[in-house]
Amino acid sequence: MDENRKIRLGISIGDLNGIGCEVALKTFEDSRMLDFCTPVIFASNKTVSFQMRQLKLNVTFNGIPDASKAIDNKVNIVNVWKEVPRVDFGQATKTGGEYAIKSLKAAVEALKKGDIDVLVTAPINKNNIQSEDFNFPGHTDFLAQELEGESLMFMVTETLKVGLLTDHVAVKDVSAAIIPRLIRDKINTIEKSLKMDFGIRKPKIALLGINPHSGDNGVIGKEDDEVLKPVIKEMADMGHLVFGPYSADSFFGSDGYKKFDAILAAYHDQGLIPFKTISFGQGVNYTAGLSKVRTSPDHGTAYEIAGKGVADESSFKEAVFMALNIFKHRTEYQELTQDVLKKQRLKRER
Ligand SMILES: NC(=O)c1ccc[n+]([C@@H]2O[C@H](COP(=O)([O-])OP(=O)(O)OC[C@H]3O[C@@H](n4cnc5c(N)ncnc54)[C@H](O)[C@@H]3O)[C@@H](O)[C@H]2O)c1
Ligand SMILES: N[C@H](C(=O)O)[C@H](O)COP(=O)(O)O
Repeated sequence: MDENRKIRLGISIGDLNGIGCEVALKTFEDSRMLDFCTPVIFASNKTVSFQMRQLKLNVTFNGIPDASKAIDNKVNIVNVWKEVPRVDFGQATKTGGEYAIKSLKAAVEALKKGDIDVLVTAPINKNNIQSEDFNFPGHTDFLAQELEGESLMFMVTETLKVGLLTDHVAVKDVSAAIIPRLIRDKINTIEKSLKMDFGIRKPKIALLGINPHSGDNGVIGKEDDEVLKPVIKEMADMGHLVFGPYSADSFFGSDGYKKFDAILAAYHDQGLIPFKTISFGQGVNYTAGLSKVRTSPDHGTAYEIAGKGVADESSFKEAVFMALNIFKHRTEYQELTQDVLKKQRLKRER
C-alpha cells in the first residue's frame, strides 16, 4: 500500500431491495468519516443516485471506472454496471440477487489486486443470490474460496468475540462436521486472529459444548467426551490457553464469557443468538483467517423496513471502524514479526 494515501475501504452494495445501500450511505453522509478512510462503493452512479433520492439522503460522490482511480476525501463510486437495475424495496427478486453478486465480485477482484485494502459487505439474501455461477450460502464461504487462508466466522465487538466451529451448516450435519482436525484448525485460526488482528498477546479461548450440558458424561450424546474434550486437552498440553467445553445454556447468562478473550461456539445459532442478543446494532461479522480483511454489519437485508429511511447504520459504521482497526493491527503485527535479518541479508546480496 502507498503509505501517502488513506486506507481504501471497498463496499459491496448488497441486495438493492434491502437496507444495505441505505446504511452505507448514511455512514458516509457524515463527511468526518472521510478523515479515517477513502470509501469505494461498487455499484453505479445511477443506482446510488436512485437510492439517495428515495431515501432523501445527501452524499456527494465521485464516479470512477475502476477502484485504482479512487480519490482521497471523496466517496468514490465504481461504475460496475451501466444499466439501471429495477429496485423493488422489500422484495426478494432475481435482479436484487444478481446485482448484489456483480458488486461483490467486482469488489473482491479489486481487493485481490490491492486497489482496495479492506472490504465491508452490505447484506445479501442467501436465496436470491444462487445461480449457476454463484453457489455459496454466504460471503464467508465465497471469500474462503477466493482468498488465501482458513476462514472463521467471527462475530466481534470490543468486549465480546464469538467464533464458530461450524457456520452455514444445517443442524442435521453439525455433529458429523465437528472432527478433530476442524477443531484444531479453528482454535489455531481464532488464536492467530486474536493476536494479529486484535493485539491480544496470550488469548484465552473458551469452547462451548456440542450437546445439552456438554453431554453430561455421555448421557446426552458422546461427541463432547469423544471428540471435543480430547482435542481441548491436546491443545492445552501444547500451551494454548483453551478451556471447556462449557455448557452453552448458562455460559452467557452467568457472565462466564467475560473471563475469556473469545468463545468458540459449536454451531451458528449457539453462538449468534447470544452474540446478537447482547450486541445487536453494535456487532460486526468478521471473516477471520484470510489473507484480506472483510467485515460486515451484524444484520441482514431487513426487507420489512427497506426503502423507508429508518434503518440504523450503527452496525455498518462499526464494521467500517473494525475493518480499519484490524488492518492497522495486522500491518503493525507483520512489521513487528517479519525477519529483519533476512531483509538485511537480501540487501547485502544485491
Ligand atoms: N451479512 C449478510 O449478508 C447477512 C447477515 C445476516 C442475514 N442475512 C440475510 O438477510 C436476510 C434477512 O435475515 P433476517 O430477517 O434473519 O435478519 P435481519 O437482520 O435482516 O432482520 C432481523 C430484524 O432486525 C431488524 N433490523 C435489521 N437490521 C436493522 C437495522 N440496521 N436497523 C433497524 N432494524 C434492523 C429487521 O427489521 C428485523 O426485524 C436473510 O436472507 C439472511 O440470510 C445476510
Ligand atoms: N451468519 C451471518 C449473520 O447472521 O450475521 C450471516 O448469515 C452472514 O454470513 P456471511 O457473512 O457469510 O454472508
